[in-house]
Amino acid sequence: MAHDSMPHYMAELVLADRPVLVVGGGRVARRKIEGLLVTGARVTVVAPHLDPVVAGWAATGRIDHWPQAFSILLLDRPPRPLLVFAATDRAELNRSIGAACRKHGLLCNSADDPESSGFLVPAVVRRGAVTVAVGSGGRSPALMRVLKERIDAWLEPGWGELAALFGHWREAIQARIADPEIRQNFWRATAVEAARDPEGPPLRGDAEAWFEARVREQGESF
Ligand SMILES: C[C@@]1(CC(=O)O)C2=NC(=C\c3[nH]c(c(CCC(=O)O)c3CC(=O)O)Cc3[nH]c(c(CC(=O)O)c3CCC(=O)O)/C=C3\N/C(=C\2)[C@@H](CCC(=O)O)[C@]3(C)CC(=O)O)/[C@H]1CCC(=O)O
Ligand SMILES: NC(=O)c1ccc[n+]([C@@H]2O[C@H](COP(=O)([O-])OP(=O)(O)OC[C@H]3O[C@@H](n4cnc5c(N)ncnc54)[C@H](O)[C@@H]3O)[C@@H](O)[C@H]2O)c1
Repeated sequence: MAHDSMPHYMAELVLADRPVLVVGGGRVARRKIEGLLVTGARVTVVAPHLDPVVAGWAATGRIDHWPQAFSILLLDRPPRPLLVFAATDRAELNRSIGAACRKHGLLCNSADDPESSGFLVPAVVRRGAVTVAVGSGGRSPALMRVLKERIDAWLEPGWGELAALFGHWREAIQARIADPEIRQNFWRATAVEAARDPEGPPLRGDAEAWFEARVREQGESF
């Protein structure tokens, strides 16, 4: 069975303080590193030459730089990476990095070879802690960029704040509504209510009163 006929598993990786190795330091590596830096990942770049922006990150200590050609031995050099990006301009090298990672049990993203990649990078839109990610299974990054821009133009800014507010209330609601099923119904109904206007009452008004009213209303209908 061809791998690319299988759907991919979308996940939110927690990369803070986790070592990530990026092989190649050009334009494409720069975009991947940009996405990694916001997560707090510990990025090491191995490449003989760096894009000027990547060189700036190395100079200021935001990333580590090993100024050399890739060698398989580097996969075992501390800090041993959790993930690897193969983003050199040499297709054969990217492929052999992918194969070595597979042997090492490491997930590798290959910038020019979706078929052999262990994971693909989606196009991402963020509103605070809320992330919308789109991927085409490697079929068309250009199309994913356009789709991302469309979502970005459409998605209300309030979603991030709303998620923060709901997150803040989780513990209190857990204490107030002991029954897990009733609690789940509460959160579902409350989310539907809030989503009617993501810039609306819970953010503009008194959030505490709003949640209290929801608990009362929902309590009656349970
Ligand atoms: C989403 C995004 C995330 C990111 O990289 O940050 C991303 N590529 C982006 C942009 C983009 N990349 C390319 C173009 C030029 C137009 C075009 O070729 O279509 C544009 C558009 C542009 O720049 O406008 C060229 C390209 N990309 C890949 C190949 C190799 C191949 O497909 O064989 C080639 C051909 C190179 C050549 O021909 O020389 C491969 C991959 N690119 C992926 C992700 C993965 C699949 C995601 C999916 O579709 O599921 C995958 C498989 C591996 C990976 O990199 O993870 C980012 C969105 C930008 C944004 O967010 O604004
Ligand atoms: N995935 C994507 O989104 C995407 C988009 C466009 C292009 N690409 C592909 O990505 C690849 C990289 O493109 P680019 O524009 O960043 O290239 P680039 O020329 O800007 O950078 C290439 C980098 O690879 C490094 N390199 C070369 N040989 C090396 C070695 N032996 N060991 C370690 N590093 C080495 C160079 O020093 C340089 O830093 C190309 O194959 C291109 O087809 C992917």
